[in-house]
Amino acid sequence: MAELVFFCGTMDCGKSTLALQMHHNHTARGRGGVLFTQNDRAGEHVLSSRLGLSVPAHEVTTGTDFWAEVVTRRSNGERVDFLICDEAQFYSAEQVEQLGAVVDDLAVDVFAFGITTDFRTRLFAGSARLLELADRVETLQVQALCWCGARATHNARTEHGVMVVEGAQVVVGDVAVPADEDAVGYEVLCRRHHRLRMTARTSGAAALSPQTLDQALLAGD
Ligand SMILES: Nc1ncnc2c1ncn2[C@@H]1O[C@H](COP(=O)(O)OP(=O)(O)O)[C@@H](O)[C@H]1O
Ligand SMILES: Cc1cn([C@H]2C[C@H](O)[C@@H](COP(=O)(O)O)O2)c(=O)[nH]c1=O
Repeated sequence: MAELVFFCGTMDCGKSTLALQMHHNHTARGRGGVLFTQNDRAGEHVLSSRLGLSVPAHEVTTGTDFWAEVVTRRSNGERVDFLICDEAQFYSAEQVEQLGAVVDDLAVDVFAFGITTDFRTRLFAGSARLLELADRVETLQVQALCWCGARATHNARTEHGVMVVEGAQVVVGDVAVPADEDAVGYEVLCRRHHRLRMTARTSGAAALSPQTLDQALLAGD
């Protein structure tokens, strides 16, 4: 039975790496797969992992129809057994519904990867529909960590290292943007520090020695 699986987690927890690994493993066993992504940090038509691997991928746009994508490929003699769908939080609810139909009616496995919530802790449209429709939701095992050492569960948007709560939902960016750069950055935080809007920079953690940080962790600060 084909499946719609949603692999989710915070930014920087290894989703794109896993997407590339799954593509590699399934392809190595002779299955035909198609890679899709949208708004990858490395640019259009590419799926990139922070571990250094980048591969060409089909860019999802508002006009993408996944049903038509699979049917057209198969009509042209291409083997399509599975789809890898990275940055799936950016897909529309309708596109996620198409992915469900591709699984049910065309027996294609769909492996979708994405963050669930935005910098204001609200679900993205694509992620909301995936949570509603997926056969399985898998939270990535590799945990990104908050500056305090706790498991990071939320994505903060930063400007010069300071958390911001106003702005467009979609702004492509990366974690670990140096505080002296003007670019919008992101930082993963535990819920408590997201709620308190306390980033590594505003907490002063960036300046703490490892020993002091260990003591702060034990004290629950
Ligand atoms: N230099 C490095 N050495 C080892 N692992 C790294 C390195 N840089 C990044 N990583 C790993 O890559 C993960 C980010 O992978 P990536 O697939 O780009 O994340 P995501 O798609 O979830 O944003 C990090 O959590 C970390 O485990
Ligand atoms: C929280 C948040 C993130 N984004 C963007 C930033 C990145 O370009 C991607 C996430 O990519 P990753 O591979 O998971 O690191 O999403 C955004 O546009 N809006 C947000 O609120």
